Amino acid sequence: MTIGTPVSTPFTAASTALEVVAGIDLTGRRVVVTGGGSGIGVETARALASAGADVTLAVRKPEQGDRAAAEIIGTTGNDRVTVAPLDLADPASVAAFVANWDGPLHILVNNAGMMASPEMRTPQGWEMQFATNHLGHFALATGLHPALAAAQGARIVSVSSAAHLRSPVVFDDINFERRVYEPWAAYGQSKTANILFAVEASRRWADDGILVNALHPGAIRTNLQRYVTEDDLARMRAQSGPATPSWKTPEQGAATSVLVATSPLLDGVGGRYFEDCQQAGPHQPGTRTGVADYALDPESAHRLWNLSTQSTTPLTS
Ligand SMILES: NC(=O)c1ccc[n+]([C@@H]2O[C@H](COP(=O)([O-])OP(=O)(O)OC[C@H]3O[C@@H](n4cnc5c(N)ncnc54)[C@H](O)[C@@H]3O)[C@@H](O)[C@H]2O)c1
Repeated sequence: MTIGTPVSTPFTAASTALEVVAGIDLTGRRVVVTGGGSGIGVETARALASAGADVTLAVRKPEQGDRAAAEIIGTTGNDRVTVAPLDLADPASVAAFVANWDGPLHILVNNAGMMASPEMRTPQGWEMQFATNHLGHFALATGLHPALAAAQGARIVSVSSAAHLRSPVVFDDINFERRVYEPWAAYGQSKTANILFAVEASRRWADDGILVNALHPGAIRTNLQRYVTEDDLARMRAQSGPATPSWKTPEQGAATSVLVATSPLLDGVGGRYFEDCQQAGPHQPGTRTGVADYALDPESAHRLWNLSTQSTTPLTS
């Protein structure tokens, strides 16, 4: 299922975030990048800062964020790069971030994520990757909704993954209480949730002028892979062919996020999934590209939204 006329851009898998943002002026625009202290997040923040935006790095590790901010300021000459604490797995931390935000927010990049973490549950009992990658970002975006609406023309970038192809959202067992815990299925489920969020938020918030799209950044060597074992790689080879993807640099990995955050080619476009700087087509079996039908399904998107609202009511009320 593809929604609307596919968007086509002049950029490719090899394009960098700085190439994508060239010629775009973000002066006066306020941006939040979650996980902006490392990996793709740093390069996303750097490109947006280089275009003149005021950028907040929302990070779990403040020292890492401070280092990244200083480095971005040094390379871009834009000193309006700041750091704020945010732990997406901790509802109180998300609520505090929202409470401290003042004024409009033009671009929210929901970039932070964890993959195949050995830590299985949050203290609230949620599966850790679903809680971090989806629920935390859901609470953040819904909490910041007034600020996004006030920006008149805001965008939300939902950084998903081709790993969404590993699992739909399993509504009757999100927390792996009735099946053996499989961290990769959990990661896939959380990344499908990132796409379903874009589908439903676009529908709900279109009248507020808020565009929400999801994307796969490509395969980039970052700290994200720290829990990938040789056993995991062997299993992946057995399941779906070569386990070694063609790697992008972090600068290339940030390009699709920056495109979705800023490109005028996406004006009026929401609820879609991009990869390699293009709108993705439907997934074809035997490949690792495209978007699964279940990730764009409006009914699932609606169901996930309701479930997420209930799970975070104390945060967003
Ligand atoms: N690297 C890849 O190959 C790849 C592929 C597909 C999708 N992605 C997605 O790209 C995004 C960025 O990943 P990356 O590759 O830059 O990895 P990374 O590990 O460098 O960055 C992830 C960031 O998320 C932060 N984070 C983790 N848990 C958090 C929490 N509870 N609260 C706040 N922040 C938290 C980390 O501190 C880190 O800064 C992730 O959403 C990931 O799923 C990456």
